[in-house]
Amino acid sequence: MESARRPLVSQLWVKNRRNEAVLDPERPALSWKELQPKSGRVCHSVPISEIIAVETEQKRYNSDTWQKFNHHAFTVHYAQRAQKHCWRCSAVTFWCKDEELCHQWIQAIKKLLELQTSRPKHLLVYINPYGGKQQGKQIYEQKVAPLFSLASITTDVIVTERANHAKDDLFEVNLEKYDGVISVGGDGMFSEVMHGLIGRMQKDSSIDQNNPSAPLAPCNLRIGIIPAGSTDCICYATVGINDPVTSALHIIIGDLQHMDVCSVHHNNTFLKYSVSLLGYGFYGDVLKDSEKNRWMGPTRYDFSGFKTFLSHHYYEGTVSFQQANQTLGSPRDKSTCQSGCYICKQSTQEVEEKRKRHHYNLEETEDDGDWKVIRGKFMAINAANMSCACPRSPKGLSPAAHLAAGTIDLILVRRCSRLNFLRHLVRHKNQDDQFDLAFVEVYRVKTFLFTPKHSENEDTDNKDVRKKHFNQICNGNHSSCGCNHVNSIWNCDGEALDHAAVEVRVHCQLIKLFARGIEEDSKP
Ligand SMILES: CCCCCCCCCCCCC/C=C/[C@@H](O)[C@H](COP(=O)(O)O)NC(=O)CCCCC
Ligand SMILES: Nc1ncnc2c1ncn2[C@@H]1O[C@H](COP(=O)(O)OP(=O)(O)O)[C@@H](O)[C@H]1O
Ligand SMILES: [Ca+2]
Repeated sequence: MESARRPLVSQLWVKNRRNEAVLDPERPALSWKELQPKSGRVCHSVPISEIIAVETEQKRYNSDTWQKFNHHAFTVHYAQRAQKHCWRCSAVTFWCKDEELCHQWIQAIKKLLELQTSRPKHLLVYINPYGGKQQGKQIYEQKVAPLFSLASITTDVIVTERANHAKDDLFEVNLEKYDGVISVGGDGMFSEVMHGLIGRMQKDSSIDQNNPSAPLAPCNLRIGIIPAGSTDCICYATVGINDPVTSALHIIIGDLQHMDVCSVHHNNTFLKYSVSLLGYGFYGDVLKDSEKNRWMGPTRYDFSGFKTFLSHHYYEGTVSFQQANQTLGSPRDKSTCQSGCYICKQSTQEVEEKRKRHHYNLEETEDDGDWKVIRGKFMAINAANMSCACPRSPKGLSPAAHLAAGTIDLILVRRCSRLNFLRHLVRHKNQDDQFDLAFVEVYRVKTFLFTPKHSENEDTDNKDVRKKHFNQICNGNHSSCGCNHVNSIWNCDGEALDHAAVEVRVHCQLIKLFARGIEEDSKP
């Protein structure tokens, strides 16, 4: 027992250079350094938690050297930080003449890997072959499957044949045999997997999803995202990059990131869950237009974004919300949510206590605060459940939003000139503060309601009549035009909602991801 805790120290060869290799179960890490370095002494160190696999090096090289000296070797594959947030699978091969020593090293590393209990062994994978640039299947087969197999992870892979295939399947499948579910696709595919898992969990716990105030049962299975979509915001905002290999490595090493989920209801009827952006006005209109141009792939958003910007519509309605407690930070904070975020950690404790109280039918002690009501004309109403960082906007719609604090950042962009709206949009791309504008307000909330000024029936009833009598050119106030722009639609993680009047509520840490949040500085 005692010897298992002692470091294993040996002289091993790495690329013709003699090294001292140390496997220290206490740290726990594998490190090696050259014994007679040509230039400065470099010590390499890999935490055991980031080792992907160890393999006996077969005598595949059949080289003279190998034959002559009868060398034995093993290779350690590990996750290495490449550029910012980007991880790669690196390998180092250690050589020695003693077969027994080589075997001892392999066994010692394998033993330490077995102690990494958060790693998945068996995964259920859904691939959307239709999202993004329609490369989901190739991305999975070429970049991800070989890494899973190297890490001895077994998989059941389903290539979806229609929209909602993954969601429906998750209601039927035996989930007990899996350690996680992987979504290969964009935010829409993730949303399907999430709806399947959350819906299944509520069904198994007899919780009615139509009740907006029902405390939802959390999902224990982690979800992994292999980005192969058009925006990939959920992946980008939880990992720091939309790179399939980086995501695969986070899955293999068994990372964990809790995440809040918003429920969206209309008249006590459940519509959808949202984890990234719930956007009415600008982002709703972009979505509506972009769906017509799916053949363009991800570029459809730029095309529709430009068209929507030119059309410059505003929408009237009332937003009511309850602000979150100040201990949960502010959307104007300069600091952002990062790996190990203390605000999210504080919420982990609170949510556990809340679930316990609910389990024992104890009374709720939470003070929900006053409702604030804002009536107005809006270019956009955006509810960001996370920063919504993505390649189009690397800091996101709400840079200081948290992944797991149980809050949503509600951004109200009031009617303004085209130039001002452009100033606001451009600030999503540069370092300037997109909220520091007179027509933009931002609140950190737990729940909100939106009621459009015009009844939803008005849109559908009058559309055909108006189209018949007036031409298509719209001057922006819609009183006489034939365009159907009295109300916008909600963009819910890239999917359209059927109703404009909604009740939105955040459910703290309802799901878990194979991710770790944004690392402060992950450059080597
Ligand atoms: C003149 C410069 C203007 C630049 C404006 C850029 C603003 C970009 C903000 C992007 C926010 C994205 C929020 C993410 C939403 C996604 O969940 C959703 C679906 O993703 P996917 O299924 O992977 O396609 N994506 C969108 O709704 C796209 C919005 C793009 C708007 C231009
Ligand atoms: N096999 C399929 N055929 C058509 N649509 C699908 C299929 N599988 C999933 N979908 C749907 O495709 C839509 C877009 O997927 P998504 O992964 O978000 O790609 P993108 O990022 O390009 O929008 C989602 O609404 C999802 O439900
Ligand atoms: Ca989508």
